[in-house]
Amino acid sequence: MTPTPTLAASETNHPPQVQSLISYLEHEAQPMIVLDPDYNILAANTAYERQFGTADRPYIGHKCYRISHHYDVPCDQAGEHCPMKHAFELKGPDRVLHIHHTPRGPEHVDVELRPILDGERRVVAYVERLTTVRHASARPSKEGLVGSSAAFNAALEAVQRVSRSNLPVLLLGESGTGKELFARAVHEASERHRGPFVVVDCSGLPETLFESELFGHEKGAFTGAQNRKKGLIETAAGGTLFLDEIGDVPLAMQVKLLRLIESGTFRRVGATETQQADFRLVAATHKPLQQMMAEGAFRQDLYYRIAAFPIVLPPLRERRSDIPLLVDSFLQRGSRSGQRVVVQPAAMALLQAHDWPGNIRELRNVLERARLFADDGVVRAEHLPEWLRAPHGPHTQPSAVSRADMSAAAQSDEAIRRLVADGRLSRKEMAAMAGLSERTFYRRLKALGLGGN
Ligand SMILES: Nc1ncnc2c1ncn2[C@@H]1O[C@H](COP(=O)(O)OP(=O)(O)OP(=O)(O)O)[C@@H](O)[C@H]1O
Repeated sequence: MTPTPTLAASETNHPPQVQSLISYLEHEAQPMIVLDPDYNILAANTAYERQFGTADRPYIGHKCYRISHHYDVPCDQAGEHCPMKHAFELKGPDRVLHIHHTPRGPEHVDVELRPILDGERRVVAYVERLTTVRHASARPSKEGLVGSSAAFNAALEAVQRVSRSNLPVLLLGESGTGKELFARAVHEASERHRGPFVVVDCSGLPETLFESELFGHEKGAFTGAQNRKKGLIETAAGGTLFLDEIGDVPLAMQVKLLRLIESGTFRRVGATETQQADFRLVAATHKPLQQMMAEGAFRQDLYYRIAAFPIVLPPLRERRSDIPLLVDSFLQRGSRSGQRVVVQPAAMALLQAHDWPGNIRELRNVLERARLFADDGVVRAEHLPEWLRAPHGPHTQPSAVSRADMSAAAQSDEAIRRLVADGRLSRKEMAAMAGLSERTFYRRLKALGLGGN
C-alpha cells in the first residue's frame, strides 16, 4: 500500500498544483517537504518523517525556520542565507548548506528549494529537498571533518557543489587546516566514492622517482626496475587522485603533469603504448601559487588547469567558534578507556584565545598532551603548554583576546551549559571551574533555566 503523505488535517484547500505535488512527493526516496510562501510546512513525505520527524515535535503547519533552526524569525533575519527569499526573487531554484536541528542533534544539510509557479508566474508554494551531508559533522565526532562555523560551512558548501561534477579542485590553506580531509570529502561526496582515493605527497617525491611512481614503469625500464609496476594514476582508476603539496612539484615534472591532465592519457616509463587515465583530480597547497607563477616557479598553463574550482580552507584563528567542537572530538578520539574527558572553561578560553599557527594539527597535539595530565578526566589550564598560558610568549603572536575576555568566556552561558550537560561534577565543583562563587553560579543556573532548586 502506498503510504499517504503526512498532511495537515486543516490544510486540504491547496491550489491544484500543490495538491498533486504533495501526492508526487511521497514516491521520492529523499526527504522532501512542501512549504507555502509564508514559510509554513504544508506536507512532508515519509522519508522526511523518518529522518527528521520526532513524535513530540509536530512540524506540519509550523514555520520551517522554527523547526529546522529553532529561530523565531526567517533565516535571513537571523544572519543566514534564506533559500526561500532567494528562490522567490529568482523565480527559480536555490541551494544552500545549513545546519539543521534534527532528532540526532545538529547536522549539516544540503537544502535545495524550488518554487512552484501558477499560470501568472506567482509563487504558490515551494518544494524543499533535504540531503544530510555525511562527510562532515556538526557534533563532536570520533572521525572525519567536524565544524559548524560560517567559514567552515562555506568551504563545505563548495565541496558539496563541486562534488557532483568531475571538475578538478584546488584546496588552498595553511598547513594543518585539513586539506587532506577536505580532499577525502570531495571524493566521498562524488559519484566516484566507491572507487579508490589515492594520495600523492608531491613534497616527499624526489624528481627521479616522480615519473615512475605516478606513471608506473615497465620491466627493465631503468636500472633496478626488475618488474613491471603499476603507477599511482592506474591505482586511482575510477576514483580520485589527490596531489598534496602540488606547489612542490619541480618545473620539469609540471610539464608531465600538464600533459597528463590535458590529454587524459599517460605512458608507463619504458612503455610504448599510451593508456587512458580515469581519475578526478584534487590538488592542494599551502604555497602562494599565483606569486610562484609570477616568479616563474609554477607553470601558468598547469595552474589554470588545476585551479578550475579553488576552495580556500580557513585557518583555525578565523573559525574560533569551532574550537570547542574540535576539542571535544579530539578528546573522544584519544580516549582508550572510554573515560569522558572534559575541559575546564578557563582552559577552553585559553584554547580559544590562541592564534594556532599550526592550525588543527597543532590543536590536536596540544590536546593529546593535555589528556595525559588529566588524571581525573578534567583538562585544566595548567595542563596546557606554558606558551599557551602566557599569551605574549615567544610561540604566540600577541592575541586580540585579553585575560579579562578569557575569564568572561569561562563564565559564558555556553560554558556553563557545557558544564551542566557534562553531568559529572557537583554544583560546587562546577562553580569552582567557572571561577564563580557557589551563590553566583546558582543564580546563573536559574537565569539559564537549568534548575536552580
Ligand atoms: N575540520 C576538521 N575536523 C577534524 N579534524 C580535522 C579537521 N581538519 C583537520 N583535522 C585534523 O587535523 C590534522 C591535520 O589535517 P590535514 O593533514 O588534513 O591537514 P593539511 O592541511 O593537509 O596539512 P598539511 O598541509 O600539513 O599536509 C589531521 O589530524 C586531521 O585529521
